[in-house]
Amino acid sequence: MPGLITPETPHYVPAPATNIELEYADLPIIDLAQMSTPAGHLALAEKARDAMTVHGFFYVINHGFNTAQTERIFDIADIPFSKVGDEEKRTYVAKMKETGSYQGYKPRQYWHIDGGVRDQMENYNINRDITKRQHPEVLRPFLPEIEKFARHNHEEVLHPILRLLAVGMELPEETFVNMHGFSSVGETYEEDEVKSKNVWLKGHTDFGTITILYSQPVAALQILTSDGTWKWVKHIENALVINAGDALEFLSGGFYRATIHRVVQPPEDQRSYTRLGVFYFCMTDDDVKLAPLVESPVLQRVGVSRSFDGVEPPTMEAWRRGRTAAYGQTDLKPAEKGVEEEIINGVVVKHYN
Ligand SMILES: O=C(O)CCC(=O)C(=O)O
Ligand SMILES: [Fe+2]
Repeated sequence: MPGLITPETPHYVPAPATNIELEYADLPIIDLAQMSTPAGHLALAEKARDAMTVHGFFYVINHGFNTAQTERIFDIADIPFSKVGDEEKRTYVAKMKETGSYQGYKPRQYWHIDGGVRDQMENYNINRDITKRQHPEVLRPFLPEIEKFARHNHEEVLHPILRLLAVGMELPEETFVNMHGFSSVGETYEEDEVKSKNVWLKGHTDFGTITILYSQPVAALQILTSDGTWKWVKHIENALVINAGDALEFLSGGFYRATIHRVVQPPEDQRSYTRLGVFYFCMTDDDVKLAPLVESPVLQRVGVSRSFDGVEPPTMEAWRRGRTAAYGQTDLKPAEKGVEEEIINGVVVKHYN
């Protein structure tokens, strides 16, 4: 009942679905409601394991937020862009390059995409500890809801997924959960993002463990499939799009894939709309060393395929700071055709055009 919701905020109306036929990736759906029985739990763990080893992406449904709650989150997510003036925005700009930390606004054109072209995305990032920074005045009445939202993502979405993925490696169920404390020192954050015009994000991996993306209707996200082709990610109403990042790939010795994805221009009929995104980017606690969990019987059977040969594995803190500060700033070196490289903590990070 919208009348009972305080504080009130205008309703964000998302773009209509596209009518253009696109080639979509065939991603599995993990129904968290099935976790309530032991048999369901085991079946889901197998499904999540296969999804993360084959695609690096899956959907989650029955995540505990109904459509109205999710719509409310998008309404709140729009506030930092539509209700805050340019001058106030400038006082909350994130200092990624200087600090390697990502809190506050990332203005449009902060990142260099390619050949002198800069990005057209505006982001607002909030640490899961909402008290770490001041927020624009109009957002302050919503902070209790934002904090609840962070906790919901952490405990009702991230932790169940991490339990499934630990079981998938035959590790104790709490192995990954224990590395992702809500109150630990670290930088899991919620991001609201608006994109417009046509310069988006080139192929990349996310650098944390798990990314939770609230599905929205403007088609633009594509993943690089194992056959080398780009496929679109289809919007599913009130579903979450989940993907693995570098840190999970490192911890799992390459068993779970940090799949390369990019954001391209939407189909013709959606190009005049802005695209509002809501994300929860998850990382381990800062002090976790991103070395393969070689005690996993699965890893002992299949072998470690991704490790830091000859280089000391970085901590989550070192990895996130290195990648946050470098993103869109450094001069990339052309490697193979269509791929550029940079070195972070002694590890090659590839960017795909
Ligand atoms: O906007 C999207 O759909 C994905 C964005 C993304 O990949 C990112 O922010 O890391
Ligand atoms: Fe991403």
